[in-house]
Amino acid sequence: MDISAGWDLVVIGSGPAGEAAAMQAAKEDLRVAIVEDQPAVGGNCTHWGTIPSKALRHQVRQLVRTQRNPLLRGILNPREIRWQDMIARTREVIDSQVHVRSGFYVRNRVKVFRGRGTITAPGEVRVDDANGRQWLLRSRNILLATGSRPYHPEDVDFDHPRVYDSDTILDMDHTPRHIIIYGAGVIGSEYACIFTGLGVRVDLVNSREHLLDFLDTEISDALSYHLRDQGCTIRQGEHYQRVVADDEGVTLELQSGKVLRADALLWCNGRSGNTQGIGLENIGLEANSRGQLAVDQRYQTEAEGVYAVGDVVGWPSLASASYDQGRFCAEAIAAGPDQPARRVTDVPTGIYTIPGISCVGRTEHELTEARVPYEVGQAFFKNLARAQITGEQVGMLKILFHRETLEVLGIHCFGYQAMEIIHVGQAIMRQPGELNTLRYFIDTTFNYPTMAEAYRVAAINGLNRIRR
Ligand SMILES: Cc1cc2nc3c(=O)[nH]c(=O)nc-3n(C[C@H](O)[C@H](O)[C@H](O)COP(=O)(O)OP(=O)(O)OC[C@H]3O[C@@H](n4cnc5c(N)ncnc54)[C@H](O)[C@@H]3O)c2cc1C
Ligand SMILES: NC(=O)c1ccc[n+]([C@@H]2O[C@H](COP(=O)([O-])OP(=O)(O)OC[C@H]3O[C@@H](n4cnc5c(N)ncnc54)[C@H](O)[C@@H]3O)[C@@H](O)[C@H]2O)c1
Repeated sequence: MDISAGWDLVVIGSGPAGEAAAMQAAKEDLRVAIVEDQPAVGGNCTHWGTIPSKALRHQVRQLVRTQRNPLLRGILNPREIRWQDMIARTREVIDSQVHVRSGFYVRNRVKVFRGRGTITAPGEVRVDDANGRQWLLRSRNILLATGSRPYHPEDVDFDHPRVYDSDTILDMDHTPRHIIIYGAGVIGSEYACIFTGLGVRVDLVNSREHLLDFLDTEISDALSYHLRDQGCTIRQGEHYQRVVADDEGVTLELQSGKVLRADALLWCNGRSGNTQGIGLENIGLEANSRGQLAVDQRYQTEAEGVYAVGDVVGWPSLASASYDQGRFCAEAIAAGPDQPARRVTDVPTGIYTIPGISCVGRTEHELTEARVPYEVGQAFFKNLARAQITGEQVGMLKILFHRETLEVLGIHCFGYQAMEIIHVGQAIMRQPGELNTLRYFIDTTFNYPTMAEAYRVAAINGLNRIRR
């Protein structure tokens, strides 16, 4: 075994959390090594999660737009598009990401060890590569950024070629005519839009009564409407009893007695933290039932000098937040134990359904519960010039603000560019004191015609309501 000592930080996992931590630590002049089990850096985010699902969604959205464009309609039948071809294009995006990200390590002199990392003792990580080579890394600090994987209940046979999760769906070698998606969380809803857009019949099974019930109710209802409108059957409040897969298809038996049958099943019901077999027992740590680790305000676990960020610590389990957690944790390590760490709060939601959804701040339901006197300002995309020009007329922007102070309390948006334009409102919401005001949107001249104009329209709409 080769021994490599003198590291200030050894990071395990090169997803958004590990990469950002490694880069920040290198900028702080720490000696940093990163350990990655996969042949290429980028994490599950790049290879199986965020990047492939967004690349697939983009292709489908272009198809849907083509179908809606009176000049192009009928030229292309979405059913002629093969899943394998969409995956091939997706792999190009993944490769470009890997290329860019690999360069970060070279330029910042962060040593990448390819292999599986295991903590063997405080301050020690053993790396085992696929060829049986071993290294022992000695470091002042260890950061666990091992991410998460799809949760697999024991009674579902994921080895069957017709039963997929969000990782293995990328290896599907045919286009199914009918797919059941079990789990209508963010992943299930996004894939339901991808498959319905391709003309595949979709049964989306939701264990709750409403789709994405953490969202603004109007927006969750709108998503249900649009999914159904695109041909998806949503089955709410259903739980599986049994999954039976055979050579011809998959049968999903539900506790309600319903029986669904399709060519394939995509299981999207939750994720578990990657904490198995990484040597937690050697430093006295234990993960919770979902494989996640508890950390303190400085992202430190209960073991001194061992930190954790990203999906492996649970909420919010987003690539966006993982990058920031990684950076903030590395800053804290470099600053020393007496310095507080920056925390990730107020994370916006960006859901890449078709239409897309994005929100930040509180919902109407939360404000009503908290008895905050708020008012609503709304802009409907169908009335905006930019939306009419682009033909993207589905959607709305809703600003929730305090009736007396005009403080912006929440922004909820769905439709074209929702995930981008949310940041305009988010920037105002982050302003201190009286600078967070609805007035900003009527006192500032925006480009025209743009989707951002929705802020002015919504702000005027809201002010008119309180003047009445
Ligand atoms: C289908 C899907 C779509 C998503 N879409 C979005 C989105 O649109 N926006 C968003 O913000 N988030 C999205 N997410 C969530 C996002 O992908 C995760 O929050 C993010 O990947 C977490 O980053 P991470 O760095 O914690 O870990 P990961 O990206 O999970 O990476 C962890 C890395 O650690 C490595 N590793 C694990 N154990 C070891 C070990 N012992 N030794 C060496 N290496 C190890 C793994 O190989 C992996 O490369 C999506 C997730 C999925 C599944
Ligand atoms: N656009 C985006 O931001 C985006 C897109 C896709 C996924 N993601 C992230 O990926 C994560 C997973 O999404 P999802 O749709 O699979 O699931 P989810 O987190 O919405 O959960 C679906 C259901 O599975 C249950 N569950 C979750 N983990 C479990 C576990 N380990 N054991 C048992 N039950 C469990 C949950 O309670 C829930 O009822 C989410 O945290 C989400 O934020 C984000």
